[in-house]
Amino acid sequence: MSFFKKLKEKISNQADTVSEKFKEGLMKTRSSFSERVNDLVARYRKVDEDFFEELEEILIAADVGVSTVMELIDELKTEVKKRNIQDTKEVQAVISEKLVEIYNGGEEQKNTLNIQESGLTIILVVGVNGVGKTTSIGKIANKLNNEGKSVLLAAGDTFRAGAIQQLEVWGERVGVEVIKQSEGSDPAAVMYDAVQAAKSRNVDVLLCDTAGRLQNKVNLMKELEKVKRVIERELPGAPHEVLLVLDATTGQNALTQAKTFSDATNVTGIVLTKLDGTAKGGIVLAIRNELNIPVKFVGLGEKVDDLQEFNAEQYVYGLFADLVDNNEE
Ligand SMILES: Nc1nc2c(ncn2[C@@H]2O[C@H](COP(=O)(O)OP(=O)(O)OP(=O)(O)O)[C@@H](O)[C@H]2O)c(=O)[nH]1
Repeated sequence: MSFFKKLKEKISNQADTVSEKFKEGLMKTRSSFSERVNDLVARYRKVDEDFFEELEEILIAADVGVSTVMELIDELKTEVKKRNIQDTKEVQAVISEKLVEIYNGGEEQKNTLNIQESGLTIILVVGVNGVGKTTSIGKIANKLNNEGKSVLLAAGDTFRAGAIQQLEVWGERVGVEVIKQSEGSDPAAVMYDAVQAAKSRNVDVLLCDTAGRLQNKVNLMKELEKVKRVIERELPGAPHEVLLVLDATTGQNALTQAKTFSDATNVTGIVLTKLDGTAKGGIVLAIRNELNIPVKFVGLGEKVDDLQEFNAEQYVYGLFADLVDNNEE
């Protein structure tokens, strides 16, 4: 069975609406990256060095990241030799196959949130201002709520003017309460209050917003450490997740941010927003391969249900939807 057919079967286990979201959300990347690949395949009849060189350029332009591209090209060359592939069209399926493999790293990644089977789960959400942190918290709260979990939000960004109100707007929209103090107060004190409130109300998940100041790494580390310390003290084993929100439209800059935050705290998952707003959706692979942190959610639009759990097969489907849909062999 062809790889595309297998892929189609695999994604058909999930709702069609999920595939549609990935297809729509990755439209920009598909129409630049994937069309360039299609064009390349059409121009070259034989798989030779020039073909790989051009493919390398296309991948780098899609923000896949230089070292990931090198690895991918090497693997493609080996595979092409092994399977004795001459026709460039066949390479397209191998490229897709390798993209899924690179993401999954040989085994399927656990992209779901680490929610405790019983008792309170605390999720700390970090990231610089403007990346879509508040929006993502609102969307995750809504998703958990829809799954029947009780959720509480902690307004830990006491630094940015308007951040508390913005979180409250989301809280109202999705029917979730927000624990807050006044602007400028100590974020660790807000966290203390929030953990107490979550415990006494038997809440399932506490989602904590944090300030996203990055000008000074030492301050960022200190603040995150303090917030984490309070959470850990009030609930041993917590936080159960530290989600880093990155804006896909910032490209390689997002990678730099990820490195800084990883140095400051133990990031357990990435929320990659605004994937729909970039033609360089290859950044997903760079993040996965260069940082080895799973992308747990991707933002595929502004609507509340546009934040989707990341899935490598759905992602590759989004990249090559036309080919996958039209491949009936
Ligand atoms: N197209 C698109 N827009 C998004 C996505 N996620 C967030 N946005 C938009 O990005 C903008 C910024 O999001 P906010 O949530 O306000 O940013 P923020 O990170 O909370 O800002 P801080 O609170 O300063 O950290 C908003 O207009 C969101 O609607 C996404 O996945 N796709």
